[in-house]
Amino acid sequence: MAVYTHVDPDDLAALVARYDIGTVLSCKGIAEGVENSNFLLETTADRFILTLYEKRVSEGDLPFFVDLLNHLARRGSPVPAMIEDREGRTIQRVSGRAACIIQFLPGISLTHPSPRQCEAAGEALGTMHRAVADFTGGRENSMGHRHWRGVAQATGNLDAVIPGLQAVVEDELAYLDARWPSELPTHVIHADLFPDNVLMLGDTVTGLIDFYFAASDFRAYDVAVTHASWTFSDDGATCDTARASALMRGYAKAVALSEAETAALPLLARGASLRFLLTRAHDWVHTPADALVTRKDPAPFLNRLRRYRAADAASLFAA
Ligand SMILES: Nc1ncnc2c1ncn2[C@@H]1O[C@H](COP(=O)(O)OP(=O)(O)O)[C@@H](O)[C@H]1O
Ligand SMILES: N[C@@H](CCOP(=O)(O)O)C(=O)O
Repeated sequence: MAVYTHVDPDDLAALVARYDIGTVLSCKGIAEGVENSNFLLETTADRFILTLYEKRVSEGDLPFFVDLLNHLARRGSPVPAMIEDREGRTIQRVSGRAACIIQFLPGISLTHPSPRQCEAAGEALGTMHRAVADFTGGRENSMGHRHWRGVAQATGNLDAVIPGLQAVVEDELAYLDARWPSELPTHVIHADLFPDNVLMLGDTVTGLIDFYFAASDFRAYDVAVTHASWTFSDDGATCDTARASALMRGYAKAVALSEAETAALPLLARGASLRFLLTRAHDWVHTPADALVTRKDPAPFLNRLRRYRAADAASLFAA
């Protein structure tokens, strides 16, 4: 359960009183997620998500996320609205944290998506990329390639997380530093479109959520993150090629990647695997003992990294 910060009932009532959303009926911590504190807030009017922003989200970036979600909603993307209070404010302070009340979207996060659901997710990613292409805002990717070494250093002894990890990470950082592209098509990307950030009913995408890593980066890197998170076995050792080709087919319905982007996908997927391996390793060591959160296992992303390093990795991206 991701609840790092608790909300006093009186503070909650005072917060909700600033909005035209009725009065509080209940507010329960949400089991999923690791980054922020999330609550399912039920009022006499409707249900909402209350998010208190924690560790990796800077308060100064929140206006960017609000603008991005407004832009995507105007373009018809299924993203949640940040609810405005009576004075037009979306960003509040609760229990010493920046906080927002967010529209609740229907749908379920999948744990084992079918090829058809991967295709729908790929198409939703591509459609979102088309919608964001004329968004004028931008944000440096604070979890992008240039920051991975810092995450590794801040973790401490990587070998204490997985024996031998230090050497693998140093080797991979050197490899990626020498080859990371500089010229691929770039716009704001989601950068964390894991299955738990896509809500679905059957084979239909009903919501894209959790844009708090959204930043300016290669659109093909977003494809690589989505590929890495949607198409592997739980242990990360095996890529399901039916799911992978369905994902790529779905994306291609909306966006045609260039030859250079397609050629870069195995490298970008190595980077994506390293990014989540490192942040998970960091959180494995540094998550506060009293936080109500289930830490995510870094090992499946080491296995993905190994798979993307293999000589035939390009074949995993065939549509
Ligand atoms: N707008 C929303 N509508 C419905 N459920 C949501 C919404 N936002 C978040 N959730 C639920 O809360 C969970 C955690 O949210 P998420 O933003 O992924 O948290 P974190 O940023 O901490 O990882 C999601 O997996 C989903 O179940
Ligand atoms: N998706 C990342 C961690 C970020 O958590 P999320 O719940 O916000 O997606 C991972 O799985 O490591």
